[in-house]
Amino acid sequence: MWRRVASLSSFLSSYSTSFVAQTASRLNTWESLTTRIAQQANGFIAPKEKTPFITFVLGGPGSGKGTQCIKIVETFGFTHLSAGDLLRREIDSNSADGAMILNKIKEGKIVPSQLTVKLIQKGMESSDNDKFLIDGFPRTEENRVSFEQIIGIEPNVVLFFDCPEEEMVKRLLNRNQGRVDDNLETIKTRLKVFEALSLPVINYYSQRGKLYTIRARGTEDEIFEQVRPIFTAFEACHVSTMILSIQLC
Ligand SMILES: Nc1ncnc2c1ncn2[C@@H]1O[C@H](COP(=O)(O)OP(=O)(O)OP(=O)(O)O)[C@@H](O)[C@H]1O
Ligand SMILES: Nc1ccn([C@@H]2O[C@H](COP(=O)(O)O)[C@@H](O)[C@H]2O)c(=O)n1
Ligand SMILES: [Mg+2]
Repeated sequence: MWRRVASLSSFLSSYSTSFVAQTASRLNTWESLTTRIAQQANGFIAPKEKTPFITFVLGGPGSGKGTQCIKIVETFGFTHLSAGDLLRREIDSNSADGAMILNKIKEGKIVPSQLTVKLIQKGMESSDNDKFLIDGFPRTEENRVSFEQIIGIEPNVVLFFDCPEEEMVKRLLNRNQGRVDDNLETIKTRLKVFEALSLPVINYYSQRGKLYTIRARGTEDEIFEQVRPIFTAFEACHVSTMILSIQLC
């Protein structure tokens, strides 16, 4: 379960603007942090629940989000929750919302946020991990706000796979996974939805200094080499914090 007693990484994750600023902030707040660790160790402060490390993975249809998520999972041990996969599973399970979800996906439109967020929440709660890649979400401002209201946590990192439209279309038409939305008509709608509804969310996170833009053209491995340093840096920060915590005990 991700709702566990706090470790140091949980309250570190709440000091955030851009990654550089985050790192600097973490170093600058060392002193108050160490005081707090010492207090916690002495039982002065009741430990708070552990906040998971959340990465939102955004990008247009076919930009390679799912492909890169597999690599991030293999290398950094995240749990991958793809909003699209969760919705497709809901259709396959013959749930009451299945028909409505299928229609939305066929049309390339967005499913009501509450439903998607509840599926993500279930995925998080049934995992032992505390590091999540939430792929294809938030697709709209409504998605974003709904996540904040229901889950009550902000992402630590937002990845944006920035890929030219013609490349995305080519990839989708060659995907061959039998998806009902991999046809030219639906792809056109999905691209419009991306531009009108998803780009504002990407801009929102850019303004908050959380966005990491990846140039999503080239081989899968070349693209992953842009992703790797982002998580390596977070990992290094986490390890040094743990060392400090051990030294204080
Ligand atoms: N760098 C790449 N070069 C060429 N093809 C790629 C690359 N990355 C992914 N692909 C292929 O492009 C297709 C779409 O990739 P993927 O499913 O990862 O995209 P996505 O962003 O998750 O799309 P969607 O939003 O539709 O779920 C897949 O067939 C995948 O194998
Ligand atoms: N936040 C989301 C994510 C997805 N959908 C619907 O699922 C379709 C497929 O999503 P992929 O991420 O697998 O491409 C998408 O076109 C939407 O219809 C959604 O509604 N909300
Ligand atoms: Mg995908």
